[in-house]
Amino acid sequence: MDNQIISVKHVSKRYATAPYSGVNDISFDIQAGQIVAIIGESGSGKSTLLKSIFGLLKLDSGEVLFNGKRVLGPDEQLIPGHKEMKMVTQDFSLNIYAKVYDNIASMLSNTDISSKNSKTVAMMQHLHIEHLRDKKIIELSGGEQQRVAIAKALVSDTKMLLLDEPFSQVDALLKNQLRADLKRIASETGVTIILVSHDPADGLFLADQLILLKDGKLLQQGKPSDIYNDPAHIYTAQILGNAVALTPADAEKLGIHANQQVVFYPEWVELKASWASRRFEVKDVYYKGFFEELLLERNGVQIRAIQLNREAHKKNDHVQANIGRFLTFDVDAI
Ligand SMILES: Nc1ncnc2c1ncn2[C@@H]1O[C@H](COP(=O)(O)OP(=O)(O)OP(=O)(O)O)[C@@H](O)[C@H]1O
Repeated sequence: MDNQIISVKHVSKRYATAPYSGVNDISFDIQAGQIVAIIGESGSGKSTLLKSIFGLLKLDSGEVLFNGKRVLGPDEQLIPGHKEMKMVTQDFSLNIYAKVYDNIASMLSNTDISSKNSKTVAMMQHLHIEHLRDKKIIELSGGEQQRVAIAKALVSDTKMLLLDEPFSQVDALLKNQLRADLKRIASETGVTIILVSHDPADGLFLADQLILLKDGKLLQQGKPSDIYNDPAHIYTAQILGNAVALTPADAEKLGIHANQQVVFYPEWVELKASWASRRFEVKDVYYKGFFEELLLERNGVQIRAIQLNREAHKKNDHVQANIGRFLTFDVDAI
């Protein structure tokens, strides 16, 4: 494609200490200006992949191209990492005794002081940290430090930002704000962002492209809505949407005749009063804020459903549930 900024080609990296660790034969492309989220459980290889893209690891095989040129490994250059990319790791790499303003401004040259000042101030405004300008890093919360680290990475007209667990230090409210800020900054500045997260919601909310890793392998990639609605694996549906998976025998007990595994998201289950033949007992109710998740059981088979109208059905009630839509997978599919 024309606007391709990164091309990951058959990248494999195994760690000597653990023969099955690292990443295995990963390939994908990233278009300039995209936000890409690398999602997966702990140990699935997310950080390894991010470090490989940045040039911090000596690859076993494969290569990463940045604007068509191979990214050099740590053994091929004096300072590991790529000059045109910025990586924000979980330790932020800030000067903790210096002020917020000085940390960010330190990335810019002194040849034009007034431009240095205006760029630093603009970036602090982008990240909502102007009010912290004269505070030392050591005086900031983890979430505030995270914003400073992102501002510092972006201020020198960075084209490519790599973020390792950017929301790990922030509470739910700030997390939503920071996600929205990153989305806005990407669209305003055209910066390409690759972020690594163990929380699929980050990818679903933010990303133009999701890369889902499992055990070091790329399981599925694509637009979040495409992957969510048409998961290629049961695991994908489970990790993205907490899907219910039933064996053919269990599905049969609920009146679904399929010789395959039956998979559905809790929100695909319709709760209504009219289907007399679909009686389930409410075994438990999980409070989720603006909605509830119901654990339902019928003929010894448990499923989950979403209840927006809170407390409409309570524990031990009997409800009519219809699995309005479901996907089927081969019996041995993962
Ligand atoms: N330097 C290393 N030496 C040996 N094994 C490593 C090293 N770094 C990572 N690993 C192993 O490689 C696998 C992938 O690790 P990686 O850090 O890439 O996963 P991750 O998905 O980022 O995990 P987390 O979400 O917990 O950070 C894990 O099994 C890990 O233990």
